[in-house]
Amino acid sequence: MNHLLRCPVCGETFPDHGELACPDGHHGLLRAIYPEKQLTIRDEPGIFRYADWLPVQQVPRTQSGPVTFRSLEFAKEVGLSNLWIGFTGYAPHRSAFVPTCSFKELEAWPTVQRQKETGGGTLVVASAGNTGRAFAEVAGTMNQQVLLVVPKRGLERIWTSAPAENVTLIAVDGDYSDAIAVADRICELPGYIPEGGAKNVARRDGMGTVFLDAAVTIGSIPDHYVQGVGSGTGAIAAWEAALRLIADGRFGERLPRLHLAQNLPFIPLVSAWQARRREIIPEIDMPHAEEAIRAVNADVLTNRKPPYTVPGGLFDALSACGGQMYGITNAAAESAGLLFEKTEGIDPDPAAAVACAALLAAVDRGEIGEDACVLLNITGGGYKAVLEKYQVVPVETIRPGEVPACILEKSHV
Ligand SMILES: Cc1ncc(COP(=O)(O)O)c(C=O)c1O
Repeated sequence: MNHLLRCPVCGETFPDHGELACPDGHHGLLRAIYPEKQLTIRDEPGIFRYADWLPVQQVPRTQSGPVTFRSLEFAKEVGLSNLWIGFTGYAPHRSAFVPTCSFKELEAWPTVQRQKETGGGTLVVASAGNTGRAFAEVAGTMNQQVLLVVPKRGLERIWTSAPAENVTLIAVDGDYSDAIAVADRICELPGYIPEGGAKNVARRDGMGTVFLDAAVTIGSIPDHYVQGVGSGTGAIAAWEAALRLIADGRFGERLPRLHLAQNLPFIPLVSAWQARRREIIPEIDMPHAEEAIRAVNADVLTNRKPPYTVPGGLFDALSACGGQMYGITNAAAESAGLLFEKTEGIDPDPAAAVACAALLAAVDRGEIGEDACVLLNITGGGYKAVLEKYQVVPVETIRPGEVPACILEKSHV
């Protein structure tokens, strides 16, 4: 590997052997340090155009990647003159060919490649649905063993565009946090490797390509960045990408202001940030969590243990740019999502619809001025178009009789 990893706490740098944490035990998100300070765009059809700033050596070929386009019709409805859409999903009219329809596929490509380059084993992924689908697709294409742990509510989202032989799917009772707990226990077994979530530099830098693609297309770092967040990893990734672009020297000197949204009534990040508190206090920030999670439409935005407090995490990202957070009702998200679909011809994921509503709220409250340069991250969408193109294949859940005894002991299948 040409890049290094740096611990945000002790500042030590070291070669990347697939670490998810500082070898000296410090608690913080490692960051990849790339030798190329200026970004050179490679001649690749998808995400690996940005391989200079991805923690991989080899570059698998894929069409999957982010696209950026200027919005005219939706922008007019919102009242903005310089609105750009960063889109990850399936929309041939925008040259967007991500078959699993969300930016989670941008995490999966470099994560699977880095895993192959640094050790192998079975990658264990806990998911509310979209991440699992992305990893199933990429693992199938790249011949990587993956074990997915998904709450029963998310099962119908686990499909691939072609049969995936090397994917094992376990369904658990409860929500995303319960899936994480089961996955953590399975990772205590030899040969099962945690993909690491926000701690994995490949996941963050993969998602950061949305921001890179936008800055390259626009020609500068946008003034504002808008996204629906669950863990906040995508937003941390945008912040880190902006820091690299500032160091590059050709895209401007100012961080974008982050405008991040969650789906009411489950809004722990909104609640903690509005109090400018570094800690999430469950009784204050997510009372009646289970009930609240059941009530949201965008359940991929429900994460009870987001990387918010950790050094290099979301609190630091919001603090660095004077960020803003929004709580969005199901009704507001639905109507903003329909407006986006009507004007841009792409059906957004419910999480992206939350971002559309947050943009409307930010403009309404005067947080974003009408001539500002704005990047709206449509983190998923194009499900209708993908179903016209592919006969998608549901991934079968493993039957209890087929679950290896060692896993059974560790899980609640
Ligand atoms: C479509 C979509 N948008 C947004 C998010 C939130 O991303 P993050 O957990 O990085 O905040 C997710 C998470 O799964 C997602 O699937």
